Order: sequence, then C-alpha cells, then structure tokens
Amino acid sequence: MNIEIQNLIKTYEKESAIHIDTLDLKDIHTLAIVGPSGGGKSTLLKLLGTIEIADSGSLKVNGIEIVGLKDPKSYLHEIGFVFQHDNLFPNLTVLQNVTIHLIYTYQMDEKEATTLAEKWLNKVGILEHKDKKVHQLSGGQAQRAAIVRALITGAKLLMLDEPTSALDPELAYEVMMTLMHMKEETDMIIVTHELNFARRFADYYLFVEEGKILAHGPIEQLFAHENSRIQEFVNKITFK
Ligand SMILES: Nc1ncnc2c1ncn2[C@@H]1O[C@H](COP(=O)(O)OP(=O)(O)OP(=O)(O)O)[C@@H](O)[C@H]1O
Repeated sequence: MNIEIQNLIKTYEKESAIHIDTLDLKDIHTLAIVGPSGGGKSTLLKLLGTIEIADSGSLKVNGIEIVGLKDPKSYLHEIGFVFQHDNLFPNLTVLQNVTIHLIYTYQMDEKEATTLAEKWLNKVGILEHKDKKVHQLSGGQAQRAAIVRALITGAKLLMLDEPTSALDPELAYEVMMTLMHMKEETDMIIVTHELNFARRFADYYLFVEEGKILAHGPIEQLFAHENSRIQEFVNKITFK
C-alpha cells in the first residue's frame, strides 16, 4: 500500500484528534499503528477507511484522494474493516454472514458463494461452526469469521482496529495466528497494543501520540528507538 498525507486535520468538538503535517509511505505490506490510549490511532484508521471524514487536508491511499471523496463506493470495494467486536449480523449464521455480500452486493450465485466461503472458513479453522449463529461462537471464532467476511470480497486492504483487545489471551492468540496466515492475501493496517504481535506481524509502524505521528519506520526500529518517549512506551507495554 501507499499512503500520502498532507496537513490532515480531524477535530471532535473543537478538540484536535488528528493533526498530521506530512507522511509519505510507499510499498508497505503490513502496517501497525501503535501509541498511547487516546492518541488518535483509531481516528486515523477511521479516516483511512472513510468511516470518519477529515476537516481538511489530503489523505491518499494507493493514489486515491480520500478527503472529499465524491463516490466512495469503488474505494469501499477495495477495503475491508474489522473492529474490536460486533462485526457480524447476530441473526445470521456464520456462513450467511460470510456469503451475504457475495450474493447480494456482488450477485454471485449462492452455490458458488457457499463453496468459496467454505474454503475460507476452512482456512481459518472454523468450517465446523459454519451453521452456528454468532452468539454460539467464541469471541475468537467470531473474529476469525469477521476476518473472512472482510476479505472474501477481494479487499486489497484490510483495516483492523484492535481486533484482539476484547478477547482473552488464548483466543487473542488464535486470531493473531489467523492474521499471520492471512498476510499473504492482502495488505493490512492494524491498530494494536500487542507490540510483541506487531513485531512479528507488521513490516512498518506508525507511532501516534496527541494526534501526531511521533515516529515511523521499519517495525524493528520501534524496539530500539532513540526517542526516550518511545522507549518508555515500548518498555511499559512489553513489561521490560
Ligand atoms: N466520536 C468522538 N467524539 C468526540 N471525541 C472523540 C471521538 N472519537 C475519538 N475522540 C477523541 O479523539 C481522541 C483520539 O481518540 P482515538 O480513539 O482515535 O484514540 P486511540 O489512540 O485509538 O485510543 P485507544 O487506544 O484508547 O483506543 C481522544 O481524545 C478521544 O477522546
């Protein structure tokens, strides 16, 4: 993925949540957005996913200008989103959740959609749960279904906002392993507090604090950073 930012501003109730002067990222495959709570990570991800609209400035994803995007439909076809929880329609089965867009948005034949969905559900280890309703799943199974649902329509970029933070450690591990397996399928941007996971998963990081990008670079640099604020943050989170 390529991301270009110029003077990007997003405020909530007169408080600046994001204020980024400039950023130019090229050919990133997996990006981790990290930093302290309330720093603006989710807001930045929401801007990238057109869930929130910036007040001003320029934000380009793979060459497409997102600020003031007139027809977001074609862009939305290219991206997938996974949130902390509640990604699925509760009254549908896992299979129905995963096939619904294929059938109704992409007009795929139901049988073809089912075959494709079963292939993906098998890949993430939850095929045996395909006929269950969402409330019958563990949190980890639900998140794996959400990942399949977001990717199956051919998303070129998957955005994940703390996808494991509502899960207990073992279930979080299952979801992290699923993401590791899915890395080859598409580019991904993840907001996460799981720095050990980010270290293995991502190839690049953005450190966001007080709405600004304090540092960015190849992921390994995050763990040997000269900036004392970043060192302090990494040491605390990794319990050094
Ligand atoms: N919908 C909203 N209305 C008003 N203020 C908001 C809204 N969403 C976020 N904010 C504020 O914007 C700032 C950035 O929030 P954001 O959720 O992006 O941070 P974050 O880094 O993702 O935090 P966390 O790690 O706790 O999820 C915070 O001060 C927050 O209170």
